[in-house]
Amino acid sequence: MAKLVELNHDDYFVDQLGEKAETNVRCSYYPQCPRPELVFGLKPHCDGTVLTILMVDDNVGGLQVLRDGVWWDVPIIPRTLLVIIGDQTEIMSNGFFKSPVHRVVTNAKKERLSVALDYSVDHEREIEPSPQLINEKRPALYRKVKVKDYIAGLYEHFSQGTMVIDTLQI
Ligand SMILES: O=C(O)CCC(=O)C(=O)O
Ligand SMILES: [Fe+2]
Repeated sequence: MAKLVELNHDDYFVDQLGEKAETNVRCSYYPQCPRPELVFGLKPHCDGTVLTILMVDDNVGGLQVLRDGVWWDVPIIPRTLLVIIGDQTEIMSNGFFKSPVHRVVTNAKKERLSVALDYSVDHEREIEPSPQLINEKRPALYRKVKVKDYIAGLYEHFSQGTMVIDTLQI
């Protein structure tokens, strides 16, 4: 990833993780829902992580991603892991990598399972756009933030349906 944005340090993002980087697993069970038009499995959000690695159900779709105001179904590709870029990578890459807004819709006939493995920078560290990705043409898009504060904001914003990354925009 560092190579893609032409950072001269290949391990830049890995090195930002710090000694106490966190890994969390989230197993989600979405029961069948008689009124899918009324109930989300998981409401729209961005992952507040560096990366999320997602193992989605091979038989039931439901994950959707927002692009240009349109919700797109993420196709099921059996035995495939999906990588979702998280907010922490969007911030550190100064917006070169985007953390997509996504959601899960429910299914009237079938239940669904997913397992998400997410990686976060050490909560005691601060993150900010890499100085190498800031210049006159592209100034810093996000303010520096302590990861612990960012994560705390995530839950608050999720409950209100807003995006915490928007509060850091310069
Ligand atoms: O269940 C899914 O496919 C997505 C789960 C998800 O977005 C999450 O756990 O953050
Ligand atoms: Fe997510």
